[in-house]
Amino acid sequence: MEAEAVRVEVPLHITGFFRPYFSEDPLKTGSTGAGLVVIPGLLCELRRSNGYKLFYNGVETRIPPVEEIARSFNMMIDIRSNVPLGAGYGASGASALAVSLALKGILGGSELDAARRAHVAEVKNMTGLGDVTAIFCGEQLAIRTKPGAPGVGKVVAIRPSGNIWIVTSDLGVMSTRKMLESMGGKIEIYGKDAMDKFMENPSLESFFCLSREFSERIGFMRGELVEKLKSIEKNVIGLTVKKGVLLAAVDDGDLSEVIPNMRKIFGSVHLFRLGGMRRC
Ligand SMILES: Nc1ncnc2c1ncn2[C@@H]1O[C@H](COP(=O)(O)OP(=O)(O)O)[C@@H](O)[C@H]1O
Ligand SMILES: CC(C)(COP(=O)(O)O)[C@@H](O)C(=O)O
Repeated sequence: MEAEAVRVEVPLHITGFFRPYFSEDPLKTGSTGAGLVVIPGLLCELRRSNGYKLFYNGVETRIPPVEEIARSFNMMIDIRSNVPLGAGYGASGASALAVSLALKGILGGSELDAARRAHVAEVKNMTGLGDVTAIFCGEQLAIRTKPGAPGVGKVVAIRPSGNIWIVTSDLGVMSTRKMLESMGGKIEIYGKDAMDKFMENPSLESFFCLSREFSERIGFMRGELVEKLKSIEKNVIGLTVKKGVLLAAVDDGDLSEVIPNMRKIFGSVHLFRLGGMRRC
């Protein structure tokens, strides 16, 4: 590795609905479903050090899939992002992908090999199923039509028209493992239903409509939260909740109404554009 720092930036991915697929082969394990690939994502900087150390937004942190890839190297890894870990932005998958790509010079192989390494680390640690493939192979509204690692799974992308912003608020944190263990049965049934309906008429509008139905059915969105969302609903193209992320698609003309409203009700607001890497 060069003496200089290596920097890699990757988008984030927020799933709207998904259906898990498990196999003994981690490359075949993954999910189908649809999600938004958004920028700015996270920025990872790697530099030589006298041991393995990882900082997430300046705080020394453990991210198991990143450790899996990088712990045997004497590296200082500095990851910066506007979003928290564990909320549902696919930050673990994005971190693993960024670190794996940044280590490509040492580990060898192609970008696709690096992306597969990140997918396998995610699956082994149960921190994600489809995030790495959606980020690396997809863009914008990314539809995972076949589960699996980059190059094994398939991703189709839609580029919605219009001047659209993705606006999010952080509602809390839930680990992916806990979500899959406690809600796995419902996710399986309602994820399949959402995907089947979505493929009949895929669009940004139907993505939000079906994601919201999925979210209500599996229990991300309920009671008091549904009440709080009423004052935002009229100014958005669609909204849903994934784990601890409230996400809404907002037309440019409605942004000045929605941002202060979401900030007032939920405290935090992040602004994104649809983007992506589209590498396979
Ligand atoms: N403060 C933190 N909050 C949540 N997760 C954290 C934190 N610090 C480290 N982590 C690790 O980050 C990873 C988050 O992965 P995951 O639960 O899949 O969430 P996401 O990919 O949505 O950010 C987990 O491996 C978790 O152990
Ligand atoms: C939903 C999830 C299984 C986890 O996503 P996150 O909570 O962001 O780690 C994702 O990887 C997917 O397959 O869609």
